[in-house]
Amino acid sequence: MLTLLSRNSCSEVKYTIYTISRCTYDLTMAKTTDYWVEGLAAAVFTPFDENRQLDLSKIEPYCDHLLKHNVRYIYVNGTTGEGNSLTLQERKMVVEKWIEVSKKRLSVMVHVGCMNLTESLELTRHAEQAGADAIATLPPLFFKPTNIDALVRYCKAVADTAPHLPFYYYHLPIMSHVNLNMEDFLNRAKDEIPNMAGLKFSDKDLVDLIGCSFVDGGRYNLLYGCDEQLMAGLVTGAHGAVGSLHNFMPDLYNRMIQQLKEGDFDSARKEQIQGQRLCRIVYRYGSILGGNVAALKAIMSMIGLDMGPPREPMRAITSEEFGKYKSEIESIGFSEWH
Ligand SMILES: CC(=O)N[C@@H]([C@@H](O)[C@H](O)[C@H](O)CO)[C@@H](O)CC(=O)C(=O)O
Repeated sequence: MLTLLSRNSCSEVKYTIYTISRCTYDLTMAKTTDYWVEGLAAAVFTPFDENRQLDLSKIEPYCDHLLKHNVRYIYVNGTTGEGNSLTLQERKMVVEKWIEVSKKRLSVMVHVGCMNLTESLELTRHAEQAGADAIATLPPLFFKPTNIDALVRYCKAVADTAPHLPFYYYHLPIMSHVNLNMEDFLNRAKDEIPNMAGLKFSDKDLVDLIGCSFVDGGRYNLLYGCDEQLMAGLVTGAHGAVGSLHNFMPDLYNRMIQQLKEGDFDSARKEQIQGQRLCRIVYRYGSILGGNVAALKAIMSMIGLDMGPPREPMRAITSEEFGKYKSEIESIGFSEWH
């Protein structure tokens, strides 16, 4: 309990009080429930060479960049990391490399979701052995859970495989097409999944998000994943953010979070609109390239970190497209505010 208090001592008073209440709530769970993400988590890209093969040598400078910009959490092998386009072996190698180079300076959350449970459990065991700090999973993407019971059973099977790791469910209905109510899910999961830590909530349904923030006295850590409206997510109950934009514009989002804490909503809105403007350009190029990750990866080159091309079915941006894309992004002031 003392550790928890000192860890939160720099945070706002409300978080400290909240943590005390979580400790009081269930001391026996301290090992798993004291994991708590506040602020930004970068959903990291997986770097490839020009042949779309892993290029792990790009991870160390990438890690240095995130640390330099005060990012302390990463989310590995998720959507941005093209996790579902990697083999199991590749996913393990990426996780090991991040853990090796970050030397505990970054907290590493690993996405372990696969099309089948057996492989998800293999990645879960691997994440635990490799020294990950937390795991998260998407639902299976072909035979999908069609009701809360099925989703809870599936998540429990994953979470029980690493009972000492905090477990997050990755709610991404726009891509998973599993669109179940998360407040109902948490209310069921609380009795079934002891190491349930929270949600990576990548949906615009803020009615559901605020509901989640009150489940079981507000004990679940909610990480918002729609960078274009992070401000709304934070006001509605999210404690932190997991997103792709936090790779290349963390300064802006960190400023916005600080402004919100100070109650300066006007300034925060002015930061948020920049993220929204950038996303509108990304979506346009993303639709040409077969997916937003292809367009987002290209922005990394603009800050001097080449992540290589995306894997199929996305395609790499051509140099002609890159030139136009870059000047559009520059025209909204990217180099001034990122
Ligand atoms: C659907 C999607 O990829 N969403 C992104 C956002 O960061 C997204 O790129 C951003 O909000 C722009 O739409 C993240 O939530 C994804 C993420 O965190 C991940 O890599 O798993």
